[in-house]
Amino acid sequence: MYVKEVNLYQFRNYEQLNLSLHPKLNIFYGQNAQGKTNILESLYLCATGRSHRTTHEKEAIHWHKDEAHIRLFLHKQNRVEKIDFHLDKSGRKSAAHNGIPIQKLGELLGIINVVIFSPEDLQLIKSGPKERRRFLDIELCQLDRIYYYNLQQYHKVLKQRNHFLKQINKNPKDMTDIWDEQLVHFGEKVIEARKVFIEKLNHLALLIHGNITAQKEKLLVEYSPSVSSNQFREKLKENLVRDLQSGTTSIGPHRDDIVFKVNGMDLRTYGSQGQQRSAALSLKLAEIDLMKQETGEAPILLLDDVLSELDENRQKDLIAHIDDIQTILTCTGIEDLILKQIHKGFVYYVEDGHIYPKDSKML
Ligand SMILES: Nc1ncnc2c1ncn2[C@@H]1O[C@H](COP(=O)(O)OP(=O)(O)OP(=O)(O)O)[C@@H](O)[C@H]1O
Repeated sequence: MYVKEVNLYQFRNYEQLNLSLHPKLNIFYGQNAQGKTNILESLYLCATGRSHRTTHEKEAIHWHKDEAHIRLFLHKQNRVEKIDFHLDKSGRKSAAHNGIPIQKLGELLGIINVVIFSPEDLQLIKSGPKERRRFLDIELCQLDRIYYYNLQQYHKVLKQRNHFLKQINKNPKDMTDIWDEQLVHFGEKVIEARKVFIEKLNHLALLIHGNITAQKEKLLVEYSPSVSSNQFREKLKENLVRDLQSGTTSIGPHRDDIVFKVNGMDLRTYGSQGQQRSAALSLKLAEIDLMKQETGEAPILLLDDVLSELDENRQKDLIAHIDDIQTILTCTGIEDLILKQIHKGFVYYVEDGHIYPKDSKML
């Protein structure tokens, strides 16, 4: 699978753009704040229905305009498919697949699979549990629409439960029973899906990490659920008094985490910065492999200014791993390693919302 063409209309700093992409490597380079990440964002939006950088997608409409449009032509299993994504000023998002409107944005998931890798991902191990849950959910939602549905429902019920917990003048017992039943119903499914997913990811990450550390480090990626699925109902009841005092639900998948260990040592507490970054890289590469394994197709890789954050060996590990998948890469300068890859793809120079194809000889 690869994206053949991207058309943008009034999206971020692009008034109008028609761009052809190479099936393998596409490099967008230029100074800061010129519109490189905006290209990645448009692809991410079409894949997931969301932006990777804001929860208010209407911000992506070109200033002073009322709407934005993204159109992608996708080469998938020897067919060309089309995705249209539309944003309007009221915040409404809509999409169509091959010209047929999509009823719920969740139906976009799985048409194109993307893996995004930005400098923040390298901080995944030392950042907070929220970022690690986000990492987990982005991939799982793309792979499994049922998971996406269960997660959405879980968060909806959680919000309602928390709202009622704050209504202390009402009878809490009766109120929470209604929400607890549904919370457990969706929460159990979320926990089970995360457990299976992390087991698979762990298996792949272990192999990759062994290779990039010359077999010196054994990486373990472990699910750390806030509560196990078979104890969820009981623990909710046990914690009710505490939840009423705090006005919030203290346990459940919204408090889950992932633990990383190297040779048995907790990487978050004891790992060096270099070890943490290498583990984050292994995890991302495992994510790509897992997508291939689960869908039978390679995902599209969006690399947002990440090469400059890696040392030369890690850059090589990354480049070697992405040899056969479509990659859209942004960078501020063309480094040696990238120059060597140019024969495999297109290079574009980005300046102030305009894109100029560059011949490698002109660089
Ligand atoms: N809604 C919008 N309308 C018009 N321009 C916008 C809008 N949102 C952002 N921009 C402009 O887009 C540019 C930023 O683009 P982008 O984030 O893609 O930068 P970049 O080239 O990736 O830079 P960096 O290397 O710093 O990450 C800025 O000039 C910003 O003013």
